[in-house]
Amino acid sequence: MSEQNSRGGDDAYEHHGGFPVYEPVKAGPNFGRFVDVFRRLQDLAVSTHAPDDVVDQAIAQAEALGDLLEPYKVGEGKSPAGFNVDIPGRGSLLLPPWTIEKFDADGVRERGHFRRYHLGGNGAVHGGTIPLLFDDLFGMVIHASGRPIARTGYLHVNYRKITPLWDELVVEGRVDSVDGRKAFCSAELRDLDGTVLADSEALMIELLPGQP
Ligand SMILES: CCCCCCCC(=O)SCCNC(=O)CCNC(=O)[C@H](O)C(C)(C)COP(=O)(O)OP(=O)(O)OC[C@H]1O[C@@H](n2cnc3c(N)ncnc32)[C@H](O)[C@@H]1OP(=O)(O)O
Repeated sequence: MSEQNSRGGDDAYEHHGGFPVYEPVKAGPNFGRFVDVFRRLQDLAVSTHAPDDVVDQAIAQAEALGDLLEPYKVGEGKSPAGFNVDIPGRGSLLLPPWTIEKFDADGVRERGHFRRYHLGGNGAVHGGTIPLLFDDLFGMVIHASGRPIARTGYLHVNYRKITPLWDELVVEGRVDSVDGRKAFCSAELRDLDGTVLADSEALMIELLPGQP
């Protein structure tokens, strides 16, 4: 429950802009495997060239699976997807399968890989996937720094080298400076030799009460 602060405002409300206060939804014991199975299917959907009858069977089975799951649809903030830090990508299929290994006020570090689903061209990761990784990281950097909820005002990415699929990689970011509602952040994506593959700068703007 939120508290009135000394200015007569509402702390939880002010901390969350116009966001509801979500309770993290804990995943059941098999949810990580559930996400893995769908990641495999995403990879296969973009890397197979099956005969028409096999495609027809796949459609029928996928539709049956959709019918099985459809009755359990829930609204935003009610699914374990995206909330479970012990599952790569926090259990969200939108996010690449990366795992948080440092989360504190001076920064956030994650380790993981990109898969066939994330292919751009000629063996390299799709250029749109890398800003996704950085943008999500900066959201966590803000949480870890203890600042109120913020949205990305801008996100600049420098692509320094080709980012490979499947190789284990590390991304690390932090708040560099703060000016009122504005937090200026930076991050680097590196391979295990320490080579910078991409780096990024972002402006994270604290939401005002009621801002979505
Ligand atoms: C759990 C969910 C949250 C996790 C977030 C994860 C990250 C995300 O992906 S968020 C999604 C992508 N981002 C968005 O959709 C944001 C869309 N934009 C907005 O909603 C608004 O622009 C918002 C709320 C960020 C700021 O709007 P508003 O409150 O009107 O701010 P505004 O007064 O224009 O700007 C505030 C300050 O930032 C500066 N600023 C704003 N945008 C920029 C920009 N692109 N470049 C440079 N400066 C900027 C302004 O100049 C101003 O500076 P100053 O205070 O010094 O005058």
